[in-house]
Amino acid sequence: MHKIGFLGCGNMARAIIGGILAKGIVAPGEIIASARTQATIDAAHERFGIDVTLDNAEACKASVVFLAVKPQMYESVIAEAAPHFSSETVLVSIAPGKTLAWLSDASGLAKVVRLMPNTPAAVGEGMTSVVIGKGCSAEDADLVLEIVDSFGKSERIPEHLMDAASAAAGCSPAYVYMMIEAMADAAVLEGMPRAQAYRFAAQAVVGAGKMVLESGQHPGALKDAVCSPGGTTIEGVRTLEACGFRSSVTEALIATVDKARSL
Ligand SMILES: NC(=O)C1=CN([C@@H]2O[C@H](COP(=O)(O)OP(=O)(O)OC[C@H]3O[C@@H](n4cnc5c(N)ncnc54)[C@H](OP(=O)(O)O)[C@@H]3O)[C@@H](O)[C@H]2O)C=CC1
Ligand SMILES: O=C(O)[C@@H]1CCC=N1
Repeated sequence: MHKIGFLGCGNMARAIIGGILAKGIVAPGEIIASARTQATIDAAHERFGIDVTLDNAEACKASVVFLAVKPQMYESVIAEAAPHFSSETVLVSIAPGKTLAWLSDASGLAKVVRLMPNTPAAVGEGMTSVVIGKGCSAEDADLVLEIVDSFGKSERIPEHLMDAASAAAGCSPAYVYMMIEAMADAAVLEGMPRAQAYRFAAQAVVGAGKMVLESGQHPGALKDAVCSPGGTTIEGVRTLEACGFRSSVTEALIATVDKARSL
């Protein structure tokens, strides 16, 4: 029997599978993924060496089953899958908006888990929020956490914070990529080759993130330390404030929360 199944094998499932296999906590043959199209499952088999199928029922036989389809598909995919689960199946949702109570009702399963991962899981740098349902045993929880921790960091949070966690870590990589793109555009405008500009911008983001995590300093203090008096950086800070940079970021994240609550 497969240890981990994926219903859906798109961007997020592939990021998780890549992270899990890189850490080697399970062998490729212990993972099975289903999708809608032959092209997707062929590509996943070729890239990861995992078992693949167009039949969701096959992936439902795994011990831990990730629901990796869009939230709008959850209802129909769960209805199709439910007869093929066993009472011991641990069902893992990675979608915004779908509560543990909803998942349990829809699937008929007691063992349900909510995760909100992000695509940096693909390089082992994921940040995943975890809510373990009450029907899960300590062993179920350990197994899910072992899987999750193989592709990055994780924190267990109360369920009411899932939308906040989704905004801060699930969606936010998209906005960071946009910022990296914009930073690189400026460097290109000034004559730097494009590939080099991405390296500079991306490493600056990696370094700044690590400073927040490891220095123990407030982000505002770290910002102040970059701004030499009368220097160049403070001119950029002034410009960003005039453009509503911080408010734009906050509003964008709140928009994701509103959307999650509508799903
Ligand atoms: N992308 C991200 O950064 C994150 C995504 N998520 C969550 O992950 C989930 C998937 O999102 P994402 O990977 O981005 O979406 P994608 O569109 O990339 O992937 C969706 C996958 O679902 C498959 N699929 C569609 N219909 C069915 C079906 N009836 N049965 C089985 N598989 C089906 C598709 O198959 P095919 O390829 O053949 O069409 C595709 O492989 C969502 O719930 C999303 O909220 C969570 C955190 C971050
Ligand atoms: O866009 C989405 O809905 C998913 C959830 C978090 C990131 N991507």
